[in-house]
Amino acid sequence: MSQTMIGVIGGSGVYQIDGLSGAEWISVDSPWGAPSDQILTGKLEGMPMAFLPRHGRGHVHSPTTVPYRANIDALKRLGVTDVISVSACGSFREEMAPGDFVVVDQFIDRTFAREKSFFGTGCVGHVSLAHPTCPRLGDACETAARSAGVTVHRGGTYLAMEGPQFSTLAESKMYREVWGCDVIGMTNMPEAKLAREAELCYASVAMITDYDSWHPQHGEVDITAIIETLTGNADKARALVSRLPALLGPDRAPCPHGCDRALDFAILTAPDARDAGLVAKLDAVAGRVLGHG
Ligand SMILES: CSC[C@H]1O[C@H](OP(=O)(O)O)[C@H](O)[C@@H]1O
Ligand SMILES: Nc1ncnc2[nH]cnc12
Repeated sequence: MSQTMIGVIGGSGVYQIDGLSGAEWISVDSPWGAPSDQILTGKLEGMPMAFLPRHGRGHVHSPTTVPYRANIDALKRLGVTDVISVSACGSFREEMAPGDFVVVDQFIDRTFAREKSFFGTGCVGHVSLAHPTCPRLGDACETAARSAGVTVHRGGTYLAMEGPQFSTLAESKMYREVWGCDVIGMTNMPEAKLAREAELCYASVAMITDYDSWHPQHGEVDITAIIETLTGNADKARALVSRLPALLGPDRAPCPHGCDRALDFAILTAPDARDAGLVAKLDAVAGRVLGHG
């Protein structure tokens, strides 16, 4: 049995969380570069928690330049066991309205200009991503959102686009009508892939800000309207997070879905063929299976 430590990655509009006892912004060194910002650490309802603003305070990083590997590595290095990602998203469904939350469970990755894996030449690893989010953590997010009075939808496919421009009308219609996606954003990939490689349970809460461009009554995406909705969403996100410690509990049994054992059979490179430099960089992410002390 390990101790639960929640890591929250805050998206657009969510640059801090309140109510942590012993709150302190700390710098975490990662062999994968500098994380997006310092990480806010402290305790919430007695449970250790780490909060990282994905774009940095002041919204410095674009979706393309967010240092996804450093962020996940830094959270793992701090002892985080469960990652909750909260993200501003457009909606492809009439019933998923601005202000609602969606506990996403699938992704289609259309990003193309990002580093997507901790593994590579000299240490090749392949994890399963059929179920990229953790249902146990999704349950907690759904329950927390409901008890915070938020309209929440369980399950949905998130289209991850490169950005930073929003989609064309043709793309928006294709994602909705042909690909059957439910929400769209620019950041959950490769974040979810990297969390799986790092054996972290990962849940994604999409905070709906707009109807992208497909909706005949809502016209095209408007950043001013998005920002207005974001402000209300951020308060709801903080209300959700504050309920998670009681729902997850301090003692953490192994994940029933195997997120925390994703690397058991993933690494193919023979021990004597491994690149020592890469293996050293993997100390936090894959130390459990690579034999780091
Ligand atoms: C604020 S509009 C576009 C911006 O918002 C989303 O960010 P995040 O996923 O970090 O909440 C979206 O992915 C874009 O980066
Ligand atoms: N319509 C949209 N497309 C991509 N990312 C978004 N984030 C918020 N709304 C979005």
